[in-house]
Amino acid sequence: MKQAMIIMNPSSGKEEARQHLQHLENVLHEQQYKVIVNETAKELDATHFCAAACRDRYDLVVSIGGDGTLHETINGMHHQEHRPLLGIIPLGTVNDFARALHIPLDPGEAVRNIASTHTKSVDIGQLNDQLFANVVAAGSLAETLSNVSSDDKSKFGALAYIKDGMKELTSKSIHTMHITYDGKTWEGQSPLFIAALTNSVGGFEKLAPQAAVDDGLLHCFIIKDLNLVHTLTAGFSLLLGKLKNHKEVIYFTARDVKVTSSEKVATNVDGEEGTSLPIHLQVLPSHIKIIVPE
Ligand SMILES: Nc1ncnc2c1ncn2[C@@H]1O[C@H](COP(=O)(O)OP(=O)(O)OP(=O)(O)O)[C@@H](O)[C@H]1O
Repeated sequence: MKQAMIIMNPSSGKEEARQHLQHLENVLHEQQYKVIVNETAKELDATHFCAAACRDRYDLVVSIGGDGTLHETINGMHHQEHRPLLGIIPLGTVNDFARALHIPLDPGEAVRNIASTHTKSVDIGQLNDQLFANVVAAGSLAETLSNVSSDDKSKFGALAYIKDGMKELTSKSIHTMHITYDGKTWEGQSPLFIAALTNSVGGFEKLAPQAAVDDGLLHCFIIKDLNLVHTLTAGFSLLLGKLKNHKEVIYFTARDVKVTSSEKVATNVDGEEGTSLPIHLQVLPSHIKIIVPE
């Protein structure tokens, strides 16, 4: 019999994971899976559960939670010889990875989608010695992104980031960053560097409309020293999917990127606070297989 592990964060989003559990177990039983359920209680639980599923050669892991839970689950697959098929039930407020893969954002529909026979191998990012599913941001604005409240994300969606970002630019210093990518270099002041694997970042599905989940590339944006007016217009460019054309933005794609600074600069990794610079980013092409809609 096939083995499936459900990794469930009961605190994600509106705390509704448990309501969907029975339905999810039923769908998996119909697919002839033997199911075990692991509930997370704290940071890194999802990583440890998923690492155990890899070691025990599970066929499937289903992550039920927000982007933070998914990020931790994927990290359990790091350095593993066997990586199970991954199912995603998005319950967070942003759910970028699910958006990029067209996985239904309605949890009930996402549970039904677990019976889909379609899968897609997607690129995964490596940051120093951890993995990321979707995006890394660095700079003074990255710190703000980590602090956007769940309430604001629910109320304003992706615009919560612009609201807090504008506040931030009027109040905080901008750091000098040194960015090396595929043999080229850029050095200058920037409030925000973004490296995205998919088109959806912070709920903006048009940040990098050209990014495909399996193109083997990091889609990178260096936002140059912006004043408030530029921030506003960059915000509109972002909503229109044209951020890369904004005159205060440098856009490039790369497979290998290093970002350093002589100052202490924060990062945000898959929506959560990450390690400070320096960071070394690489792409692991088509690294994890995900269940996607038919
Ligand atoms: N039982 C728990 N109670 C509180 N926090 C938990 C629990 N289990 C795991 N966590 C932590 O909660 C973090 C955030 O979870 P997740 O991103 O899934 O939900 P969310 O914050 O509601 O979603 P979003 O980031 O989209 O708003 C995880 O990274 C994990 O470290």
